[in-house]
Amino acid sequence: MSKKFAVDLYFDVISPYSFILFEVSDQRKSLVLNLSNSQLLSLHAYRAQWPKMDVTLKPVALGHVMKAAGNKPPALAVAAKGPYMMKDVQRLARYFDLPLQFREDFITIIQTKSSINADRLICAVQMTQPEKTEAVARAHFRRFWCERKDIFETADFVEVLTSCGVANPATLVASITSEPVKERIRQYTEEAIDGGCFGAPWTVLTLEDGSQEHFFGSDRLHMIGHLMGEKFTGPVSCKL
Ligand SMILES: N[C@@H](CCC(=O)N[C@@H](CS)C(=O)NCC(=O)O)C(=O)O
Repeated sequence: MSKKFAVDLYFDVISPYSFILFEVSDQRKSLVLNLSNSQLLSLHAYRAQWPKMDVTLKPVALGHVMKAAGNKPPALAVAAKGPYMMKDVQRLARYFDLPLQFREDFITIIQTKSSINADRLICAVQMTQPEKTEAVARAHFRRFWCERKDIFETADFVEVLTSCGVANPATLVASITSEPVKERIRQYTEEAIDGGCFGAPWTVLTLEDGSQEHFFGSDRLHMIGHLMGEKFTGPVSCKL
């Protein structure tokens, strides 16, 4: 069957809701939990359930997106949003059976560190070993959001790439400051901003007639399915 619906998923690995959308789409707990990084499963279970959907991963620099949109990370903009977001993300993770553990130092991290090199590394992999893109994105998300480990330094990146069986990890890590790689993330980030993006995850669905629908958040999969003539059936089991 030919793919009919292009779905561009703009995300930043520092965004917990991006992690949820990235994985939610794979509701099969056993696959999510037991998947080895070298295995490629389709981006999401919904990619298997909705075979006409063609997903492209597009890492962006969320800080640049927010700046361009005049936005701020919710927890920094409104004090009450921090604790709410922490509870909300953990509740969603339980609902979708994701082994997410919110880092207590998350606010400090977003104030002092940048995930742009991790996002650039995913771009570098996409440009050279595209079949590894999903595994490397997943490994970054899991390292930060499940294992509470950092994703900021060369040593972190080498570990991630090695765990995914990526060839030439040192060369790839060195390439993240190269112009072509920087240009790729710039292009994705500008594309998202031009489409009205102000946060992450941001999903752009291109319909059969070429028109586009834009979605903010991890909580719009039911609408994305609806517009493709498909049904979102939620997680297999709900633990709430
Ligand atoms: N309701 C959305 C919230 C998503 C969200 O808060 N994303 C953060 C990044 S992790 C963001 O970019 N927020 C911008 C905003 O709320 O304006 C969901 O469930 O996914």
